Amino acid sequence: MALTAVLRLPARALLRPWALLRGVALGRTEAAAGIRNGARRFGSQHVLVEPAAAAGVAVMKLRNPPVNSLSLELLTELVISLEKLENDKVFRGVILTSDCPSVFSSGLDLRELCGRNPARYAEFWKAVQEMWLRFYLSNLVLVAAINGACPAGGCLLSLTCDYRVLADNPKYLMGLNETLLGIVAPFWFKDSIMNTIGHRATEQALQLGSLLPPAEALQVGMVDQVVPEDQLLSTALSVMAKWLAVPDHARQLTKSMIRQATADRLLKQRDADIQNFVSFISKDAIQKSLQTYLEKLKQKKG
Ligand SMILES: CCCCCCCCCC/C=C\CC(=O)SCCNC(=O)CCNC(=O)[C@H](O)C(C)(C)COP(=O)(O)OP(=O)(O)OC[C@H]1O[C@@H](n2cnc3c(N)ncnc32)[C@H](O)[C@@H]1OP(=O)(O)O
Repeated sequence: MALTAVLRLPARALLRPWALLRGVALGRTEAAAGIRNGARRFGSQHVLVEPAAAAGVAVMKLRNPPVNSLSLELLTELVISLEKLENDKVFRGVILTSDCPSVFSSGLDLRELCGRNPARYAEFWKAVQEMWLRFYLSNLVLVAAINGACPAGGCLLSLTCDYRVLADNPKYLMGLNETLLGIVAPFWFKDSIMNTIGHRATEQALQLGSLLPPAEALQVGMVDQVVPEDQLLSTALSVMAKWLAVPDHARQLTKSMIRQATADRLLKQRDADIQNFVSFISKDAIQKSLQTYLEKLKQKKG
């Protein structure tokens, strides 16, 4: 960033050196535009973060076109962005949403699950674990504004949030559909959904790999609210206001009391979980099954 541009920055940006780094990552024009509007706006290649109209609230947008598949890069950038917000005492809540039309996130990037070597699989799985742990245990209030399809890993990401609002569109299917790909959702995916929708509903949803339309997702408790698409953000902001009316320390300790035991199950066996993943995903039968699924997805258009 040129010295003249630095000098034009407001004092509060200079007090936060990472705000300058964000500007570099965004490119000068976009960063400068954010500051000119009086709003600090930052991001990385795949995650855009901007302050919401409400004080203390940031909107975090996934932008890994075309379908926000969770690649190693996106997972890493999500964790870094959340950490930055947690370290910036200005922010108390985050609205998580998508910058890609019609898709919140298509789940784990299937290209990360196919044809890679064991070391890369291990690195990728560590990043999936890290994303889940950091978002699940975040001190901030996380509200998911789900503005598109939300299968598998995308659903998992939304389940880390404290509250989920889904836009009412029959194409916006949501759920953990791993079994339909011939793979098995690990225990912490299962714990996340079971803590949200309960034991019996999980038995069905997880074994059947159900992808639910909005009304059914609401009925089973996978989301807390379904609203018309044009009211998604305003609803998320209203929900956020209610959650932020509670003193942070009391809410944070309560959240941790409810969630820590679930996170600890993974924390106690992270390495074993990585080894399980690597040996499972490396099996010929699993690779074949994933390749076939990916090919079908690609042929869908033709
Ligand atoms: C014993 C226990 C041991 C434990 C072992 C653990 C095992 C592993 C557990 C793994 C856990 C989670 C797995 C996942 O998250 S896998 C991902 C599952 N995701 C899906 O099934 C969704 C697939 N995608 C779709 O259904 C659709 O794309 C969509 C999201 C509904 C969007 O539809 P669309 O019509 O708008 O777009 P479409 O034309 O389908 O796609 C555009 C291009 O994007 C490609 N693509 C789609 N999804 C993915 C993806 N997840 N990863 C990579 N690429 C994806 C698609 O192929 C198109 O590509 P192209 O343009 O044709 O080249």
